Formats: sequence, C-alpha cells, structure tokens
Amino acid sequence: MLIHIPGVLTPEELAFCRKTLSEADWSDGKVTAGQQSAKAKQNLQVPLDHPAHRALGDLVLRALGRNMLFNSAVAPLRVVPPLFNRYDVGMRFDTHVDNAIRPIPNSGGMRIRTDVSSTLFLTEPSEYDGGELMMHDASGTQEIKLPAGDMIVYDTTLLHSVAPITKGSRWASFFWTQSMVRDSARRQILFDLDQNIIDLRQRLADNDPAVLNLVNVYHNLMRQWCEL
Ligand SMILES: O=C(O)CCC(=O)C(=O)O
Ligand SMILES: [Fe+2]
Repeated sequence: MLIHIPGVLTPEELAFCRKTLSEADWSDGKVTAGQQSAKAKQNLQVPLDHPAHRALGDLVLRALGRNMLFNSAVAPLRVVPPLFNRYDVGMRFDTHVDNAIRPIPNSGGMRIRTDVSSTLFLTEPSEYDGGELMMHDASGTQEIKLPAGDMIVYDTTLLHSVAPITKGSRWASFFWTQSMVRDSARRQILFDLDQNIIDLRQRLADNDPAVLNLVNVYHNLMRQWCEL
C-alpha cells in the first residue's frame, strides 16, 4: 500500500503550520528513533514538550478526521500524536526500520502497533533539492516528493529512507497509525471496494440494489477483519 492523499491541509492550515514551525525550537531527531534508526537518522524535530508540537499535532489530527481518503485507505484505530521534522542541507535519514510498537506519550503507558506510516509534506518541492522519501522493496526503489499539504501513506513494513538535502530545507509532519485491519492485503481490498462503491453511488443511486448489496459486503468484510 502506497497512497497519495492530496490536499490534507487547507492553504490556511498550511500557512499556520509553517508560521508556527518557523518560530519553533528544533532538537536532534534521534530522540524518537529506535536503536538502528538512530544511527541512520540525521534531522531535526520539534521537541515533544514544545507547545507547537501539541497545537500543530491537534491541527493535523483534525485534518485526518475529516479526510475520507485517509479513513478509507487506513481504517485507523489509533494515531500517535503527529511529529514534525526538518532536514537542512546535508541532513538525511538512511534506510531504516520503524519500530513495530510505539509508546503514546503522556497516555499512561498506552502503546500502538505501527501498521501505517504517513508523511505530510509542509514545504514545496521547489523549496529544496534532494529529500525524496524512498521506499525500498524487492521490485526496487520508489521516490516520493509531494506538494506542501499532500500526504503519502505506506505500510510500515517497508524499508525506507530520506535522501540527503542538497539545497533548501524540507519540513514535514510524520506519524504512525494502528489500523483496525492489521493485514495490508485486506486493507487494500477494503479500500478498493470502498472507492468503487463511492463511484457506483454517484452513477446509480444510494438505494440501487447492487449498491446496497455491495455496501453490505463491505460492512460484512469489516465485521470479519476489524480488530478494535
Ligand atoms: O521524514 C520523513 O518523510 C520520514 C521520517 C521517517 O521515516 C521516520 O521518522 O521514521
Ligand atoms: Fe521511518
């Protein structure tokens, strides 16, 4: 699963994020990395106790809540509070694994299983050179660089990296989600079915028997596959 979700943030939200981040403190990104990824990671992050972390994190969570494509593709159960990172010239994140289990800060010990990773781009591709998010699998490497306000979601099972920045600065929000549907193939089937039902509802009608039956199939599959 590798899905591009355009326009997650409105232009006003994006401008607010950028202004707040331009005034924020930044610290070494290694603080939230696992043992292997700490060695590969060279970037900056807004510290977890900085007011901007909470305010912007809530803004991103609200944007996710209203995003039909995110909800259809990811079937989220829990999202860790979004983090904010920045790569200046020379910074990078070499190929690494994201930890399978992550604590939710200030939650009294709650943890999530990381099924889906997301990067929400906050700077335009024209503002930096390098900085592609690279997905590595047996078929090769895929490079991703999206407009500001757009997001990529991908299975956390994938090895990935961020190419070194050679000009400018790349800002993003990134976070992990535990899905109600652990299995990536099942998530993809539900997503495909949901997207086609949305298409059919527009071409037929909500109470067309074929539409009703497919909506029923969708919910019956959810009953079979969702863990809450
Ligand atoms: O900056 C990104 O797009 C990805 C960050 C990342 O892979 C991580 O923090 O584990
Ligand atoms: Fe990562």
